[in-house]
Amino acid sequence: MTPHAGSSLRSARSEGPQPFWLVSIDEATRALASRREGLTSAEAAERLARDGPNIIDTRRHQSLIAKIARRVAEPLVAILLISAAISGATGDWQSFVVIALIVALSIVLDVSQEHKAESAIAALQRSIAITATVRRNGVPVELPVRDVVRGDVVELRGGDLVPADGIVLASRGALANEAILTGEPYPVEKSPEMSKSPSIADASNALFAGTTIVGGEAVMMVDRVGGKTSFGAIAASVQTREMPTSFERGLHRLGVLILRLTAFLVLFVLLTQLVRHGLSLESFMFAVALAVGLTPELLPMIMTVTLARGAVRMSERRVIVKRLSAIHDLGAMNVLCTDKTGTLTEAKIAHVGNFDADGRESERAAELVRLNSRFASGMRSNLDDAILTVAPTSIGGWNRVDDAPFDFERRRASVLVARGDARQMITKGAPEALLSLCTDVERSDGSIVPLDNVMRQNILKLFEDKNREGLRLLGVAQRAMRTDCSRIGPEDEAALTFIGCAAFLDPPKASARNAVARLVNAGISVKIISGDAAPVVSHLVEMLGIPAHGILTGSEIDSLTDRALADRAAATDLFVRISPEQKGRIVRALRLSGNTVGFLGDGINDATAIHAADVGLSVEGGTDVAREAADIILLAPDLGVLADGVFEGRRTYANIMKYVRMGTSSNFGNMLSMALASLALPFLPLTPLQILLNNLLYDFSEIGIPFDSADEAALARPQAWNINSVLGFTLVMGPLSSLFDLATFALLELGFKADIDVFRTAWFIESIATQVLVIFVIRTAQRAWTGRPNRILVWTSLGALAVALLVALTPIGRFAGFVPPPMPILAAIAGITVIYLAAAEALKPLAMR
Ligand SMILES: Nc1ncnc2c1ncn2[C@@H]1O[C@H](COP(=O)(O)OP(=O)(O)OP(=O)(O)O)[C@@H](O)[C@H]1O
Ligand SMILES: [Mg+2]
Repeated sequence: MTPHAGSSLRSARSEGPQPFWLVSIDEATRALASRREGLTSAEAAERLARDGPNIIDTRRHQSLIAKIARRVAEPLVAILLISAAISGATGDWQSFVVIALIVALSIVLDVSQEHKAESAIAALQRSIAITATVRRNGVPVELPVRDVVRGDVVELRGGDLVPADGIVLASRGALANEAILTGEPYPVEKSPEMSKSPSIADASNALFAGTTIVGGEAVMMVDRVGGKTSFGAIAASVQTREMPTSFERGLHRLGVLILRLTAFLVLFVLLTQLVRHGLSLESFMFAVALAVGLTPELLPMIMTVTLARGAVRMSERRVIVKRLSAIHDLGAMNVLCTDKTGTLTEAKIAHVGNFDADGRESERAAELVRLNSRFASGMRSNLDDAILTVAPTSIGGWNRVDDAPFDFERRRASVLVARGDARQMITKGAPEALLSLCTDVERSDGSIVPLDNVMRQNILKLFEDKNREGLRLLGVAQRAMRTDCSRIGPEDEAALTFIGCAAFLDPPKASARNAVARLVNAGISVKIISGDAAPVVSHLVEMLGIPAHGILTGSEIDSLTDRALADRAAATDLFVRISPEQKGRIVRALRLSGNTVGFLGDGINDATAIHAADVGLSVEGGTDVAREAADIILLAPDLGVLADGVFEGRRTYANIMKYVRMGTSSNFGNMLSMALASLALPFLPLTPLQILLNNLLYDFSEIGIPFDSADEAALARPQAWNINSVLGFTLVMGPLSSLFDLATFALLELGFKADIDVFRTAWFIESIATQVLVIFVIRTAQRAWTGRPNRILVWTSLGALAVALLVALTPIGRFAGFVPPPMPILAAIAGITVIYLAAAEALKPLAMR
């Protein structure tokens, strides 16, 4: 369950549980039998056992037995078993037992594979579970969110996800985004002051599970967990389904298509039987067995297994998939947007100096920057961390009075500080924008002069020169405030006196150049979307030797319509001074022009874009918000890791296409043949039991597909789902396999005049041999003999064939009515199979076009 699925929940929103926030902190603490220092481990363990884990489980977890039961109860299987039992009761019990056994084997094969896949996925997801900082035994510890219990005291800061519902014990400018519950897109401030309103929207002293802290810090005491939270109540009342991706929709459509065809053909078979022989239990069972064998009910399992296998392989390359179908999207991605810090740079930011308006080294600028960082509540960025590690903060007798926290639209933060009677506001932020708020300048000699146009130009030039050296800058300015001033807001950021800048270095990441080249070679265009200034980004790109064309700034983007932006964005590789909303807009614009877009980012400011992308990507060390919004998490912030993941994604997709091709061509061909045969023959071409056996062996032969390698060509370009190519393939290969089936019929009936049992045995062998062996033809678009199939695939395929031959040609097969055909027939079948494979190989280029 992901909180952002909540946008679809809003409409179904009920008033939710009783408001728990209409109490004082003392009352709540008493009621929850807790304290400010939090619970002890023993208390927490007891509560965890009592209330259960803090999870909102909307997906029903099915036990193994339930899964098996569900499959046995599937209408087709049930009908088949019942009719077999009836026929058993009137004749031989043997065939009922064998049918039941084969059905059981198929189900075990299906369920065990799916179960294994699901546990592998669950293990992966646990490895990237989001944690919360909880006070236990008086000290803050990191715990998985599921272990949070009532009465726990949780510490939260900007970027964190609120793990449960609770009341605010303390706040330093905490801002929460509660859009998921209230629909209100702007963050709301949280404080411990008791609220009087029972409405969630006005509960300023409460924090809610699934919402995010976008700035500031808060301490909360948990009052509700899991399904009892407001979010849980909503989630439980609505079936939450994420929007299916184009890939899932495509597969679903294909499934429906096959299902319709099957239904049509099975009815056709039934009808012809009815007309020709009157309806017998056996021909009814034949039709049902045919339906069981041909329905794509295995498709979902196969997808899960193949995708899970891909996910496990990707995890070995340090890419963790949260949403399985994102594997396909990753393989189909042709545009990657990334932020700068951490992916293209080392994110080892160093505060390397400070200068004033004249470009001279300035201790005064350093001091003000430090004061601002020290006292600013709200989000602390890595720039702040760099500032505060250089020198232990000497606060010089200044005290914090108030502040206007940082946000990504303003790109600055202000603090109001006091010393004695003096009050001043210190503002630091993106320098060009800051300068435009300034009316005066403090020179090196301490004099303050009005900021005229010439000086403004000179200072802007100074910024640009420093930026070009690769320095990131934060400007700092100051304003004297009235003695009685006790609150400030963004509106006070005007008529400032410019003091200077702090300069930072964030070394470029050496591996980035190579990684970008690999992505570009793989057909992915890489775009950099940064909140930073143009020269910094250009300089970095030059340093790394990344080819990049075009540059757009946030303010330019604001004046473009969505359509115009889509056009411009396609030709632009660098986006600078971009706000979080604009990041999302760029991603949507790129998608609008038909691209499959990935976005990689780690900050609060990236979450919107991560969510808007086809493939949301974040990194292990990113903020909760970014990781929660992402579909895929990189365990290392490195584009090289991503490139590895892309290739695995494409390989997985290529293997899924092998199933789809196998299923649609040979299965489809088979159906057609069966239908035609039952029209032409005076007897059933296969017994129901033989059909099921055929189906089981065929399923088994496919187990090896997820392990197979993919063509170089399939890895080299983005691979997107395309139903037309699937249909085209089916229309060529399906009739081809039918043609050979019919040739077999004709040969057996007219040429050899085989009796019923020999006919069936021979056809069983032909059917299995052609169906199974054709994988070696269609697994690659190249000539079949150029690449080497994976060993496991060879084993499962040849193994299935060997078992089929064993059953058909030895006395073992008597239970299923097999009678070994004479040598000439076997030779003829071998010949037909070889010619079929050769024909498939010859027609493959046409079918795969
Ligand atoms: N703590 C801060 N105080 C004041 N201003 C800040 C602070 N942190 C960032 N800024 C300003 O906001 C701008 C945007 O922030 P930031 O660089 O984190 O955005 P971003 O889009 O994540 O960039 P990147 O591509 O480098 O990851 C910065 O360039 C800087 O000017
Ligand atoms: Mg960033």
